This record gives sequence, C-alpha cells and structure tokens, in this order.
Amino acid sequence: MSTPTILDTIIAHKRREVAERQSLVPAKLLEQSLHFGSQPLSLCKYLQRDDLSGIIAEFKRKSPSKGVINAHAPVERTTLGYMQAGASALSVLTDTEFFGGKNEDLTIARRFNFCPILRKDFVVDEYQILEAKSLGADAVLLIAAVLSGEEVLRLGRLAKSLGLEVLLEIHSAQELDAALHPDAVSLVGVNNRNLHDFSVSLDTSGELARLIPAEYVKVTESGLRTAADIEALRAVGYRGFLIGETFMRHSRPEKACAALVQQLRATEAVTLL
Ligand SMILES: O=P(O)(O)OC[C@@H](O)[C@@H](O)c1c[nH]c2ccccc12
Repeated sequence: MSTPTILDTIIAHKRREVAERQSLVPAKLLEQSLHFGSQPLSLCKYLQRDDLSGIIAEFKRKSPSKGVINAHAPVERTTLGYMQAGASALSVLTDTEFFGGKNEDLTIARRFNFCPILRKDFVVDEYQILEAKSLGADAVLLIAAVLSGEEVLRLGRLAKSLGLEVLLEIHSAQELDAALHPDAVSLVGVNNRNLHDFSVSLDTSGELARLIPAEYVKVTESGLRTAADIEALRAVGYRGFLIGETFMRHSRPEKACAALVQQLRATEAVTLL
C-alpha cells in the first residue's frame, strides 16, 4: 500500500471528528440555530461587483505546509479590518487539528461583518453543511480531490437547499470533469497548491481558466502575493482571489490587505489612463 498523503490523514481525522460531533450535537439541534431563518449573502454577486476588489480574505492561523503563520491576530479585528480594507468577502478556516481554526471563529466573524463568509473546512458529510448554516456561513467549500462526483452532487444540493453557495475546488481538468454539476455548484475555485505535495504554481489557474464554463464564477486560490498576480489572473477571467498567508504572515494582517488593495487601485488607475 502507498504511504498516505497529508490529505488522506486530514480526511481520516475529519471523518472521526464529524462522527464524534454528531453524537454530541445532533443535526436536529443545529437546525434550531437562528441562522436557519436568515437569508445568506451571495458570494457570486459580491465577487462580480465592480466597486470591490474581488479579494476573499482568509483567516488562517496555521497550515500543514507552513506550520504556524499567525497565532495571535484576533479574529474580530482582523476580519473587520479586511472588510474595511476593501476585501469582497471572507474565508474562515474552521478546522482545528491542522489549521488551528474553530467554529467559534466563524460565529465571531459573522457577528462583526456584513459580507459573504465562506466556511473553509474539509466537508465529507451532510452534517457539516448543516453546521455551516448553523454558524452563519454563506458559502461552503467542496474539494473535488476528496469527493466523488456523486458526493459533490448530494452535498451541493443540500447546501443549495439551505441557500448556501458552493465553491467547488479543483486542481486539474480531470477533477473538473468529474465533479462539476450545475445543480450543485455556483463557483469554481482553482487551487494553485497541490494538496498532495504542497507545490504551488499560479500557472495552474492560468491553464484551467478556459476549461471552466462561463456560467460559473471563477476563483483562484493560494499562493497569490501581488497586485500583478491578481491582474494577470483577472485578465483570463477570474473574479475571486482567495488569499491567506500573504496577509496572515503580518502581525496586522488587515494592514497587509489594505496595502494590496491600494496597489490594485494604483494599477487600475494606470490602466484607465
Ligand atoms: O494561504 P494562501 O496560499 O493564500 O492560500 C489560501 C487558501 O487558498 C488555502 O488556505 C486553501 C485552499 N484550499 C484549501 C482547502 C483546505 C484548507 C485550506 C485551503
């Protein structure tokens, strides 16, 4: 048998964690959350607004590839600062074991912000979709590398029935073919990071852009650092730019976000001349 990759380890752990949580807080209880009565915001719509940057700013304390990135930034100040800086939306990692996040980070971000929030986790079970809704998320991530086409359809339909938008994450043309269901998916995210070996290349987004049908909002994820990175990928059709480490590396991540938005505005001003 081949040695398990980090992704295999994360998924095995996630299945155990979900089973445990489910026995502690049954789905019926989640459904009593006030958020079940509220109308989510559309991530697609926010990313298509001309007055916003398209940046989805991520709150991420650590990762298996980078170790601890930022152990101290408070979720309130950081997420509110991201939005004040001109981000279009937020991504909050709720995985604890590998990314140092928690569900409470999302509920706090929800309380402080009036923008779409993506719940970033490794979804393997319907329970996690109900959980995302109960925490106040507007969108969920489904990762093609860990789900069959049939699972994407089933989980995506449930998300849609609750008003949540689905961002389908892919890393190859094969994953796109296997998992893209118009019934279940609204946005396609190309992860520039290979989740098996952690190598990062923005060319992945460059190459896959033309394969994604026009009706899906295109998002590019991971390894984005500069205004030039964003502008190059905007030019080939991307409308969402998911950025974590570039911001979280700073002691004040929201200031790094503001600096990038400034750079983008400056580049735009030059293009408009
Ligand atoms: O920190 P970066 O390189 O800007 O990447 C952000 C985001 O794309 C990354 O955190 C991510 C993309 N897909 C994921 C799936 C699970 C956990 C994390 C991720």
